[in-house]
Amino acid sequence: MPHADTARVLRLAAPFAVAVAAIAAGYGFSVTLSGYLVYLGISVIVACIAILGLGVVTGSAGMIALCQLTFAAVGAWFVSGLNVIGAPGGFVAWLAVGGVAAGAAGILVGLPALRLRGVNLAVVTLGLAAAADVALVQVQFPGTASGTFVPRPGPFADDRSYFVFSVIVLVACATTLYVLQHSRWGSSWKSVAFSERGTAAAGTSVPRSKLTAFAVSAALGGISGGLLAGQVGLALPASFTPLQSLALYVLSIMAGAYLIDMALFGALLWVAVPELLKRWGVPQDWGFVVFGALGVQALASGTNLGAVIRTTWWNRTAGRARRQAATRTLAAPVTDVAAQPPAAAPGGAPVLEVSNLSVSFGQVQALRDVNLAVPQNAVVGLIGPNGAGKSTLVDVISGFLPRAEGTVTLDGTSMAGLSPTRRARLGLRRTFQQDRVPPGLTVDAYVRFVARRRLSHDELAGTLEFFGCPPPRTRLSTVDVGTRRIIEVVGHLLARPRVMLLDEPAAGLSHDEHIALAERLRQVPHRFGVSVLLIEHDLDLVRSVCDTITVLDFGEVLAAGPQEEVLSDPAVLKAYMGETEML
Ligand SMILES: Nc1ncnc2c1ncn2[C@@H]1O[C@H](COP(=O)(O)OP(=O)(O)OP(=O)(O)O)[C@@H](O)[C@H]1O
Repeated sequence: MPHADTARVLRLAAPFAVAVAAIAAGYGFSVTLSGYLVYLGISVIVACIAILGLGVVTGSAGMIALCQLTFAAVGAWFVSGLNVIGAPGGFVAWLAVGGVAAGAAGILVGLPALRLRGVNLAVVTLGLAAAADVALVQVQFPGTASGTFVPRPGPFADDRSYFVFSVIVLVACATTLYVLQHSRWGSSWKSVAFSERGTAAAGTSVPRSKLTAFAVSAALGGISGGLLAGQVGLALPASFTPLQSLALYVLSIMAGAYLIDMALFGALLWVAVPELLKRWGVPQDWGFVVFGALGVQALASGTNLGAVIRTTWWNRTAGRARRQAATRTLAAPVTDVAAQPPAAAPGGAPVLEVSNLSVSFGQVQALRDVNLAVPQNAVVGLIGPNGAGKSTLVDVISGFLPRAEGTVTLDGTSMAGLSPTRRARLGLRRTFQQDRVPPGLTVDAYVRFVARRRLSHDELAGTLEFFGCPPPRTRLSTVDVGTRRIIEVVGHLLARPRVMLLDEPAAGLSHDEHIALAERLRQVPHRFGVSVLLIEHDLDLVRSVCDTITVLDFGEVLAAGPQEEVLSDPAVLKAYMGETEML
């Protein structure tokens, strides 16, 4: 087997090997630890599953959710209720039902998150936790009044074997989560946390990304609650208070709970801190103060323990990788990799057509009656002084600014009323002036996420090499912003769109990198069969790439046509370069 294939198989097998090792270690602990420590171990696992869920919604998707133990209560409630009514399937089936029910509750709670952010979302979720707490105290869990205990699953009735059962549940949850984190869902969570616009531009639904994060997070919460019901027999509202939800959130932030091992570390703290306080004769409620202090430290430093450990590790290994790949940079000469059959010469019916576009922001008329066409396989330049309306035009074309007059058509089809996500899926892609590339992903995961189609390793690696980008396994957090923006271009090009709108792709690049980028962009229609609208300030770049140019000034088209004609137009020189340059 070739070396690369062996490495890939090992990478794929590693999580499953870790899962088997974890179950073996769990069994080892169950037979060697004291009975008391085994019982505490079950509590650690219950907390770990809840924190893993928090890691999805807060750590990966970047939303504040302060009601994780409410979802745990939903899981515990279903397990208790199904036990009371004697539902078939036994504990394992009830646990699964509890997880699904909590996941559904998570979607309901996630709906406000589609509109709310930050503090507002925190208030809503904490309010929900408080309301659920009051309701639980009133109605109590099923079986409380009659003293109907939840039976543990048959072969796992005593604490030691229930600990092993809990380890198996944790391993199943963690493995599923690992697979999800490395799927499109996982990429969409990290992308939406970093930039909702960047996510929509990649053709991924922002609402769906947020709701899947809430659903998975809440389902894990529900499973942890169901497991707790099996541990204690009779679940009590005191285990699911808003204050505990808040403390669990703080702990997950502090530990970096989107990382599976750090969720386990957070859970160890969750159980060990109150336990140690009890042993030292200090009231256990002081544990919340300890968690609060750790959370303040994490929020103030803007990082978390897991990230610090990982970054230190990656910096060491990335340093090595950088030295190895020192010859591959954006300024490197263009290599002839992954050559495509040449596309037809520019011309024919326009792929993208903009007619009579007008936009105003209050008194400011950002665009007035703008007309523009991008022919098939052409690179059209769009230039103009600061504030001329270039970004506004890109926003309107890509659907991010819906309140505009006029029409935008792609291959003759009107884009009216279509969201940015829909336009991206139809083949109208754009990049941004600002960095919208989520640093939490690898180059490989990001490019595949943006491309939205199956890519062979050769196609992906070859295109990255063509653009002088780092190799696929590089972490984006170790890549500078200028290079990240070129990787963004690569991702969108590999989606094989009809048109690419490139909003100042050369910003942040050196002179040599500008020249190399120009050479690559010239080849884009030929190699990828994609038409390009290039928005740039750098006239040298535009001159060397674009055959035709449109000039905007004060929101109006000042000139449009072949490059030489437009760039020698006195009105353009006056508006764009300043009068002194005409002299
Ligand atoms: N959200 C907004 N609210 C109010 N005015 C806006 C808004 N966005 C843009 N404008 C105004 O619209 C005009 C066009 O701005 P736009 O950002 O499109 O120009 P630009 O050509 O892209 O500039 P730059 O080259 O600096 O990016 C400017 O006068 C700007 O102040």
